[in-house]
Parts: sequence; C-alpha cells; structure tokens
Amino acid sequence: MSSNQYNGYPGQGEINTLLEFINRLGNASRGISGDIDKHLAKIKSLTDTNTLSIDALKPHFDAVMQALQREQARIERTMREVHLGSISALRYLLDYEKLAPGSKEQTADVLQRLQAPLHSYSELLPLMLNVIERFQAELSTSVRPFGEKPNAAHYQALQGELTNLLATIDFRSAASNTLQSLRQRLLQVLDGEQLLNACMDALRLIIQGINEERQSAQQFLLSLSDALSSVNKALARAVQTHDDTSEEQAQLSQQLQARVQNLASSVNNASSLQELKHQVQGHVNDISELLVNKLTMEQRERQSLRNQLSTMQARLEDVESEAQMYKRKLSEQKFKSLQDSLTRLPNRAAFEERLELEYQRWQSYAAPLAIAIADIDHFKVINDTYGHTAGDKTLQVIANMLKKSLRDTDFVCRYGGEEFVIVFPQTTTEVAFELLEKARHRIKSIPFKFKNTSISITISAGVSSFVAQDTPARVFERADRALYLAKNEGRDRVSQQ
Ligand SMILES: Nc1nc2c(ncn2[C@@H]2O[C@H](COP(=O)(O)OP(=O)(O)OP(=O)(O)O)[C@@H](O)[C@H]2O)c(=O)[nH]1
Repeated sequence: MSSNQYNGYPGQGEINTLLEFINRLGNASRGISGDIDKHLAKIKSLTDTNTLSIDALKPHFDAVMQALQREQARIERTMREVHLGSISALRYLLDYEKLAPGSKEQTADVLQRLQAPLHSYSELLPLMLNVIERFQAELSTSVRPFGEKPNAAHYQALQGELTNLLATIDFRSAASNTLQSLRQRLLQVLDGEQLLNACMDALRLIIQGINEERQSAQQFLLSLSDALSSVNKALARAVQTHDDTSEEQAQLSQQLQARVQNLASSVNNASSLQELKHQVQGHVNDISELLVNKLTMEQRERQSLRNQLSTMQARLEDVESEAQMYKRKLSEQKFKSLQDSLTRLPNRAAFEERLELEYQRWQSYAAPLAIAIADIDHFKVINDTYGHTAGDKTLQVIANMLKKSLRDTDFVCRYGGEEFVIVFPQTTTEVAFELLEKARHRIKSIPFKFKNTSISITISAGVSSFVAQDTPARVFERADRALYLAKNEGRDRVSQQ
C-alpha cells in the first residue's frame, strides 16, 4: 500500500487485506502475550466500524509492535539459555566415565556442532533433537529395567575398567604370573560369564597380593620386636652388672678408707721407728691389694659393659638394615602403584597426581601449561592381525619413542589401552604441537616387523592448553576433542584446540 492512496480513510480492499493480516497475526500469536492479544482485539473491533481511521488504529499498531519486539527479545534470551544449557549438559555427559563405547565420539560430535556459530536459532532445533537423542541413548544403556540383561556395550565398558584397574597393580611374587595371564585374557572379547570369572579372578588376585604384603609386614614387625626385646635384656644385664659392681666398689672404698685410718692411727700410736716401719708395711700391702682389686673390678665392669654395648649395637644394626629394606620396599610399592607395568611409564593415577600439581603451579604462576592425548591409530588391527604379544611390543616401543622424542621436563604417561597423555609444563600449545609433530614423525619411521611383514604404525594426537578460569577437566576435554578431530580428519596428525 502506498501512502498517496490514502486520504485518512482506507478503501474496502485495504480494509479486507488489513483484516486478514490481523486475523492471521492473531492466530499465530494467540496466547504468547496478553498485551498483543488485547491490542489485536481492539484493532479488530475498530476495523468493524464504518468510520475506520488509520489515526485511531496507530497507537494499537505501535503497542503491538513494541510487544512483539519484547517477545522477540525474550525468545532470543530463552534460546540462548537453551543453547548454553545444552552445551554444558553435553559436556557433563562427556565427563561421565561410564559412557558406553562409541557414545563419547557421538556426544563429542553433537557438542562440536552445537558449539559452531549459529546463523539463526531455527538451526538450534534439529541440534536439540540430537542432544535429546544422546541422553536417551545413554539413559537406555545405563538404566536397565530390573532383571534385564546388560548389553555388550556394558560388558565392554566393564572390561575396559577392569583392564585399567589391573594396570595399576603389580606383584613380584607368585601372583605376578596370574596377573599377567589375567591381563592377556582381558584383551579378548569376553562374554558375560567369562567377564564375571575374570572379575572373580581379579578379586582373588588382589586379596592374595594384600595377604602377601600383610605377611611380609608381620614378619618384619616380629623380627623388630625380637630385636628390641634382646636389646632390652642386654640393657637390663648392663644395669644389673653396673649395680652389682657399684656395691662391691662401695665396700672396697670403705675398706680402703678404714685401712688409711688404721695407717694414720698406727703412725700416731707407734713407739718406735722399727714398729712404725713394720705396721706401715702391713697397711701399705693391704691398701695396695685393695687397690689392685678395685682396678680389676673396674676393668671387669668396663669389659662387661663393652660386651653388652656391642651386642646391643649389633642387634640395632640388624633392625636398622631390616627397616631400610622395608622402607625401600614400601617406596618401590608406591612407585609401582604409579607405574604402568607394561610400558614402565607412569600410569593414569600418576598423571592425575601430576596434573593436580601442575594445575596448582599454573594457578600460582600463570606460566603456560599444555596437555596432549596421543592414541595409536588402528591399534585393534595390529592386535587382530599379529596377536596381542605384537600389540604389547608395539605399545612398549611407541611408549619408549614418545618418551625419547619429548623433553625430560615433559610428563608422559600411559593413560590406558593404546592412549598416552602428556603434560607439558611451561609450554604453549604451539611449542607442544611442534614437539608432538616431531614425536609423530619419529614413531612413523620406526621399522616394525611382524610375521615377516614390515609395517609402519602412526599416532594421532590432540593438544590444548590452560586459559583463564580453566579447570583440568575442561582442558582435558578440549585435548580429547582435538584428538577426535585428528582421527576424523584421517589420523596420523596432531590437532589443537
Ligand atoms: N595388545 C594390547 N592391546 C590392548 C591393550 N590395551 C588395549 N588394547 C587393545 O587396543 C584396541 C583399541 O582399539 P580401538 O579403541 O577400537 O581403537 P583403534 O583400533 O586404535 O582405532 P582408532 O583409535 O580409531 O585409530 C582394542 O582392541 C584393545 O583390546 C594392551 O595392553 N595390550
């Protein structure tokens, strides 16, 4: 409609168009806002009169426009909240440790699409359906009706957890062979019953290990208590000897005093020099005899004390060396519980300890800190084609090369399965990326040879670093997403986020 068609009053054609527009708007917006409903009703009643004037309609049109703008702002705000809420719900889902295998990748994929820039909120709706599907899928695998059998995905997740648990323990004794064969068994695909048996064996093994440790601790405590009681006896003997000797010494001293007094009174009472000479001679002989006795007694006491002291010292030395041995064993145990027994790299528990430490340092000093996750490409194929022993060997060689290619200050651990995690203290994402690229090239050029076939094995990695307000979990999640990208883009590459 152009304004020059009007002289303040519209014709019947315009009124019909306007009426239709208002009807449609009324239908589309009914119930959204009381304000809009009210003004549209007023406009409608004004258009019903014969003296319809645009001027009379205008304030109602303005009010409808304003109410529509307010509504639009409210809808956008709600959509934004739904968008952000879905992102954090998916992140939460990704943090859930018991995600069924494969679910993590699908969830990360939806999250990635949700995080990409949106051109309009209508693009959000199909993504919301994906979010709901992810949660439905996860709920249907994790909440099973009572009595329903767990599915293969559950067995697989449980098997993975058991494998990770067994990677954190190590025994030297007879249990070590059982542990090794249990680990091998867990590399096969197990059905429910086999998995249950493996769980029972793992429990038996852990109990056996604990008992062995307890016995060895008891043995040590028994020998410590033996040693202490023999030291105690020796000490009591030394005190007794000292008491006996002190009594004898006191008697001897009294005798000596008496002899000296006798000598003095002999000197006073002597009537002739000859008599004095005779008496003095007798007393001096007595005194010197007593002195010789005293000296012998003192020597005897010293010797006895020396003997007893050296007995005590020998026993204490025994206890000390036993305690040293026990201390060494305990620190070896602690080291082992933080070490992966196959690759000899630190394990996941060690990584968590180290990451916490580096995170605290990062919070205090704000020096750059990066984390990377590296994963062997198509590792399952190596296991399936050349056997698990070849798979194990591959893990050891790659672990070695990864460690050798990085710096001493970088912390490399076997996180689980064929996954390694690296913490790069005081390092930016860019530097960590370059270091990982170098490691990737070196690993790719290792000449692996299995069953007379030369093969090259590659890794993919994802890296990310801490930015303001980050938490370790968030950085780890970004590194994991970057790894997922590297795998998706064709593997044998490093990706950063
Ligand atoms: N030999 C051996 N295999 C292991 C060990 N831990 C995990 N695995 C195997 O590693 C394989 C991992 O396979 P997937 O998760 O499918 O991954 P992939 O084949 O490497 O494929 P992409 O990661 O997608 O490139 C599984 O077959 C596990 O049984 C281990 O300690 N020794």
